[in-house]
Amino acid sequence: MTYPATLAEALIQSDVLFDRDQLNQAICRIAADIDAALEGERALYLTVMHGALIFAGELALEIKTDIEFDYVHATRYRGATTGSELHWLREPQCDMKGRTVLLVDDILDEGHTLKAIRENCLARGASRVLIVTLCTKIHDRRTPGIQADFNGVDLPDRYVYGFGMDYKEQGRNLPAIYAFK
Ligand SMILES: O=P(O)(O)OC[C@H]1O[C@H](OP(=O)(O)OP(=O)(O)O)[C@H](O)[C@@H]1O
Ligand code: HPA
Repeated sequence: MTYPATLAEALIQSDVLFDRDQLNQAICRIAADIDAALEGERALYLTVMHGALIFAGELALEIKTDIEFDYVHATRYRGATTGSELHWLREPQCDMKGRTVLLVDDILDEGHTLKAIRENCLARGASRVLIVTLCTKIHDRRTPGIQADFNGVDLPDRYVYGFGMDYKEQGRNLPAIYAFK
């Protein structure tokens, strides 16, 4: 398909898949599940910038267990609608040896991003890496061996944006998930 240049045109060609209330309900459910899984352990909460910014902030406010914050910046879409190789812009700074890492991202799509970051965390000595995503796209292009431990909502195989996710670096602060029709 031909994607338009502007967010205004994109919105005309899109519909809302999940609104803010639906996403907040999913976030509260994930937070309760994470609290149960941590059993009081203080985990490292590793946010993948930029897409996870909004989800990670909302989720952190719902998690009752104390967590330590760090972030990575790795990108392979760079404002495009298809991914290429992963570019690391910021590596984690915290010592993660022997610790549980909550690896928090907005979307699990083909899975290359989270697979690479999980491997990086394990190479740094993390004892376990729990993958936490707001949404997972359902298709058969997923790289083998990667799935979310905690996921908010499943998505059809359409380009999505909003709630942190970008359309050509636009629309990240829309309070819902939109998809092209
Ligand atoms: O499962 P994958 O196919 O690897 O795609 C998922 C990744 O793509 C997006 O990041 P992007 O590279 O667009 O960077 P951004 O977070 O700055 O938008 C998203 O935030 C995930 O990190
Ligand atoms: O559908 C998507 N939208 C926004 N960012 C993404 N990163 C991977 N897939 C997507």
